Formats: sequence, C-alpha cells, structure tokens
Amino acid sequence: MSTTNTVPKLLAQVKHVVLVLSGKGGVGKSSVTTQVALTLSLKGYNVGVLDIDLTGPSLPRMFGAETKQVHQSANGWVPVSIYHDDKSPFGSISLMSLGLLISDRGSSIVWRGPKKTAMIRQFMSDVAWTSGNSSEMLDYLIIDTPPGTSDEHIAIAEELRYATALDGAIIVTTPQQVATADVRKEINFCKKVNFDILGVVENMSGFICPHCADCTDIFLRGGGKALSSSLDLKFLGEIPIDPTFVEMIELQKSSESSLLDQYQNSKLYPIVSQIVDEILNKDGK
Ligand SMILES: Nc1ncnc2c1ncn2[C@@H]1O[C@H](COP(=O)(O)OP(=O)(O)OP(=O)(O)O)[C@@H](O)[C@H]1O
Ligand code: SF4
Repeated sequence: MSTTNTVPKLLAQVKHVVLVLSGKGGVGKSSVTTQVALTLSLKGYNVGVLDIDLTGPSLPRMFGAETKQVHQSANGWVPVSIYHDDKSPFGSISLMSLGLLISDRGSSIVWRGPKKTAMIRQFMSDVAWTSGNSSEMLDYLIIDTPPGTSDEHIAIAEELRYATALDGAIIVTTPQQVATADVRKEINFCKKVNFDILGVVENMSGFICPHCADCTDIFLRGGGKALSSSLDLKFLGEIPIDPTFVEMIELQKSSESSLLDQYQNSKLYPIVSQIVDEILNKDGK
C-alpha cells in the first residue's frame, strides 16, 4: 500500500475517478460501469475503465475485448483501446483488467489478500492512463469493483486515500436488494474510508419489452429512491432490464456497427445519459 501521503504518479494523469460498488453480486454493477463509460464517451469525454474484480473480471467480455492484450511501454502498462477516433466527436475508451493479462482466461483466479493488494497497487501505479494513443489526460477513470467489501476494496481505498481526483462512488442495487443489509454495509464502508457517495442507481428496475417497448414493473420499483432519501443520499436514477442490451453485448463482435454506435441508438442510452448528467453535475455546477 502507499505508505506516503502521495497519489500514485500515473493517476495524476486522470481528472476524475469514480468507483462503482454494489452490496451483492449479479445486480448489474459491471453493466452499469460499461454503460457509464459508453455514455461518457458519447458525451465527448476520454474514459478509462479499470476492472478490479480480480476473481471474476467481466469487463473484457462486456467490451468484446477478451482476446485483446495489454502492452508494456516505457511509461507502464498500456490499457486496451476499446474506442479511439481523433475525427469523431466521441471520447476514447480504454480498458485495464486482470482478464487482459492472464493467459488462461477461462480459469478463475484464487488469490490471497496480499497478492490482490499487490495487484491493485500495480494497477494504480503502473497503468499509463492517457487517452487513446495521445498523451492527453484522461477525463474519467471508472473503477468497477467486486461485490461486497473485500480485500480489493480495502486496497483501492488505501491507494486512493490522497487522490484529489476521486469524485466518489456510485452504489448499484436492484429493487430486490434495496432493503438488504448488504447495501447498508456498502454505504457504511464508503463512510469509513471517506469515499463520497455520488448516489444510488436502481438497476433492473422494470423490464423493457422487446416487442412493444413498454416498461413493465416485474419487481416493486422505487426502493432505491426511498433508500436514498432515508439515508440522505442522491438518487441517480432507475435502469430497466433491456434484453436488447444483453444481445448487444453478446453479438457485438459479429455486428457491423461498433458497440458505441449501437448503444447510442439503444433505449437505455437516454436513461443512463440522465444518470451521467447527475454525476457530471455532482457539485451542482
Ligand atoms: N439493465 C439491464 N438490462 C439487461 N441486462 C442486464 C441489465 N443489467 C445487468 N444485466 C445482465 O445481467 C447479468 C449480470 O450483470 P453484471 O455482470 O453487470 O452484474 P455484476 O453485479 O457486475 O455481477 P458480478 O457480481 O459478477 O460482478 C449480465 O448478463 C448483464 O448483461
Ligand atoms: S409487454 Fe405486453 S406486448 Fe410486450 S411482450 Fe409482454 S405481453 Fe406482449
């Protein structure tokens, strides 16, 4: 862990850092991370995505990058470029994940705490986070974490302790998880390690029918909003289940248009766009 009160050098290349957390697994934390990154890019921001879920890294699959490689340069690890086009109005997206470093990508990783801590320290100090191929600073670094509060969370909290670029954390929950102790535990963790909470996102909130485009409430909606107001947190918004999003992710490699283009035309983009605007306006600016 950083023993001095300094920020890892390469993190100084990042203007804003946002963490994505959830109390339980499977609530869509990685999907939210992916959508926030795509949305920021569509709004013109250069984005880096760091996957610190070391036991189950799912972001390479989300971005269709499972076969891509991280390269070593004189400045450090060069993250995988997901999107970069100087001529487009969209920002670049680059990705760093343990899933892009290990050779046996199908196997799960069983590491003890100290090894995980060392890996996260390396992610924080050795990744050359610049936008695309240029030396421009990254606007946003979105960090996807494992569910719950684990060694990875403690390690990242230690690494980010003095990072002034840290905007805070987004808590992802679902209508079924909202009332559980796990969500409160996650919120308490943030308070303990001084992570500002940017707000709560309720994912899988209703279902967008692929046939009629109607949104049906399968589970009771509105719990995220109620939880936020009872804990005096900002409610960022509700994201419904959209089966076309899963299709978009699964079929992106065989599709003629890029994930970014497909997402821009999806029903989820305007919804997540509003959530991202709330994050961008975190200080009401
Ligand atoms: N709003 C949504 N609409 C459609 N599918 C979704 C939505 N949110 C999540 N999913 C799907 O649900 C599954 C679980 O989501 P995801 O992997 O993002 O969850 P997670 O919380 O990151 O899980 P883990 O605990 O493994 O980290 C994925 O297949 C994802 O595509
Ligand atoms: S929501 Fe209604 S229209 Fe759409 S598939 Fe279901 S039943 Fe059919």
